Amino acid sequence: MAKKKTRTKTNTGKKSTKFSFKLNRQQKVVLGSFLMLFGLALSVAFISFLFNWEVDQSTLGEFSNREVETKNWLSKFGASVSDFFMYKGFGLAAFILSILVSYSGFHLFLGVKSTKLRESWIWGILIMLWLAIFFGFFAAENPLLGGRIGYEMNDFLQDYLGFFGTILLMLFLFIAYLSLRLKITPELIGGFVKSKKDSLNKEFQSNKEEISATEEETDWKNQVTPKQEKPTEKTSAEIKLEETPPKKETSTPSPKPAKKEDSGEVEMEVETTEEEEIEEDKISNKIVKDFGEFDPTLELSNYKFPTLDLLQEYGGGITVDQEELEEHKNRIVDTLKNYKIEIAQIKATVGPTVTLYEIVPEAGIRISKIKNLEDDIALSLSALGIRIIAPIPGKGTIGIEVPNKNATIVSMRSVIASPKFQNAEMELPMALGKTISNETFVVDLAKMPHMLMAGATGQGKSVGLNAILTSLLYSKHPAEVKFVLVDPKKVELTLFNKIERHYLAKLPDSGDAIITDNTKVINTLNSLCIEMDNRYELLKNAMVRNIKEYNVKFKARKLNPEEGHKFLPYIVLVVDEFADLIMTAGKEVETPIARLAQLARAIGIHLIIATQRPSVNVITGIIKANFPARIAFRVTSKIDSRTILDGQGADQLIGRGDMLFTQGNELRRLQCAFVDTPEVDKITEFIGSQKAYPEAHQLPAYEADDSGTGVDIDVSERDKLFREAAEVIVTAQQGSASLLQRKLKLGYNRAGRIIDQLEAAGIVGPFEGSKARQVLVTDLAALDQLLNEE
Ligand SMILES: Nc1ncnc2c1ncn2[C@@H]1O[C@H](COP(=O)(O)OP(=O)(O)OP(=O)(O)O)[C@@H](O)[C@H]1O
Repeated sequence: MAKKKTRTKTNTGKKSTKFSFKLNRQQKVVLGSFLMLFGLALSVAFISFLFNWEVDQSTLGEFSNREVETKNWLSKFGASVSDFFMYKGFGLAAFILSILVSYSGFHLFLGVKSTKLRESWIWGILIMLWLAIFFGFFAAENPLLGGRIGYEMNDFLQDYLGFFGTILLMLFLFIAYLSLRLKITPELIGGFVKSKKDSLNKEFQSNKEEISATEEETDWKNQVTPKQEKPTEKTSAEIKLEETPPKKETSTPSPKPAKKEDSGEVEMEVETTEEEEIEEDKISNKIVKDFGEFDPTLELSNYKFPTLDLLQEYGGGITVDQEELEEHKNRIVDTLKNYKIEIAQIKATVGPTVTLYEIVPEAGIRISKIKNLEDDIALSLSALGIRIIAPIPGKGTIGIEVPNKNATIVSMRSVIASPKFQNAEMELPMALGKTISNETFVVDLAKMPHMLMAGATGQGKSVGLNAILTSLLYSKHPAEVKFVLVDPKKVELTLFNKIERHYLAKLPDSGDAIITDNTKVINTLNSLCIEMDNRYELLKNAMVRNIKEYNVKFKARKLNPEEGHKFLPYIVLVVDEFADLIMTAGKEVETPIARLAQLARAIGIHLIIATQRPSVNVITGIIKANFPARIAFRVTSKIDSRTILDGQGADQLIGRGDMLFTQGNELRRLQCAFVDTPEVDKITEFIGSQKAYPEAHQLPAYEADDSGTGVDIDVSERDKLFREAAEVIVTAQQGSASLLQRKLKLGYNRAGRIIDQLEAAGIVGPFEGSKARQVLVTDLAALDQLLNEE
């Protein structure tokens, strides 16, 4: 038997691999349909053979004689094949063969992979043999049941195992089949029986209830309509009631409790949430499929970015003056030798404005010793702007930066054209200039997230700001970034007026977009704070953490514009002279600036603040703490350098765009890219002449509380610092706005407003020209009384 098993196994195996790998699809369809129909024909022949086998028995030898008729539905072919497979073969079990043939045909026809097919054949043939042997026991009653093979094999087994032994063997094979093939175990049977029992009990119980309910109902009906003779209807009602409830019962409890008892798990809620997410995605995917991703640049789709030829090329690249290098090297080595510092190695890197000499001192030399020689080296080289970096971070060397005799201008054109800028994958790329090793230096403003810039007059701040703005104009579409420009000097940024309707943002109904007036600055800053709050609300509703994620989600049409969602451009606030602002408006400017600096990074508002005077009363602690990125052009004192950079260095720069940049870590010396006013003019002209938005980007309206100077000011409209101000005035007995400005660190406007309110409250007298107002309350106790009586 074992031999037979393996033989059949390999045969079928070969068959299936042949079919599945060597036939093309069409051939498979043909062969598949043939096998399906052939299997069907076998079944028909076998069924017919069951009834006619005795009659057709005599005709079998006369296959070639056409005169002889057979009763089989498939005539001679059917009779012969059936005789072969059933009578001489496996008896009733031959049906399995026909089923296997049809099944294989079905597989081929549909092109289904045939891994399971081979298994089916193996198990099918085993069952066939088992059945044939089993029916072999009844060969005496009907030889067709087990066929000749079945009978012979049964006989064979009985010769060796006896009748009882054969039955035991058959039983064993049956159990093995149940366990291996159908995976039926005693536990499974036990569980099934138990659940069946339970469900039957429940069914029985509910049927009982239903029946009693129907009996009651029908009794009641009979009472209400006693005349209706409804014996048949009553039974039909009963039948209905009996039939439907069990259905309900079986549909809910019967299959599930069986499972519950096995596993005890319920997993309904998880599925529902998943479905919802998919639905949402589907909708947005569908919109994206129909209309494509949202394109914020669509409104100005023909917008052309400024071209490179608008920028000027300044001279060639860096020229290396060998003589100068040699001379500097010798002087450095000699100076150090004078102080008994031996050098093991020296290397020069020529940058646009300075050359970096990297020296490796002999072993045992203290670094601080070289650092202390800064002035001596400067003296021996007779050059300004020498900076010693000891050691150079990340390298085991000491750097001495010596200015070149002939500085090279780093043109904006060269940095914009550089692959570093062109390929920068940044949100707000800024090409600041070139490093000492002549590499273009590009940073992302969005990552900074705010920048402070300081430098004495004429050292290159305005050029630096222009370089930053130019970088953004060359890399960002008008839909992606908006500038809020504050220019108290009134001249530096006016050129950008031309691009008002492309790139600038302003308050509604506020004339010029470039802000030169200090009161307007306060309103704009407060408006930006409102914008910030609005944006945070949008981000919260969209369940994202920052503007980048928000815009990605919006572009993928996952946010509904009807719910207030819109594409959010970055907003860059540039203040050209911060010192001036702080001096005139004080806290009124500092507070919103600090608030924006603290919170605005996630929602895409970035600040760039420049100042001539980096003193501590301009760059206060709170401002400094929130501006991690700093640019220092040359400043006049070490103190200023320390204020802006938290260290020395800015006072040793050589000016004209020579700068130090830090982002909270190491200092980098850069040569700022130079962009001249005519170039900026050309760029803004180029952009300004193109189709623009109907108006500048509108910031939210801010209601400033400059409610006039009328004497009848409402108590509820008083300034928050009103009481404090009154106390200051009464204590000093001097009714002047400048006193309030100084004591309470207020801007002029606010102090003036408070004075008006004090006048309205009867604390100070009316305006008296250049003289301070008269104070009408003599002391704090009187003030208290006055204010409490109100
Ligand atoms: N990167 C640079 N490369 C070459 N020259 C520069 C560079 N930056 C500035 N300069 C020179 O320095 C001059 C003054 O620069 P800029 O107007 O930017 O100074 P500033 O710091 O803005 O001065 P102020 O504060 O008075 O406005 C420029 O006209 C230019 O000649």
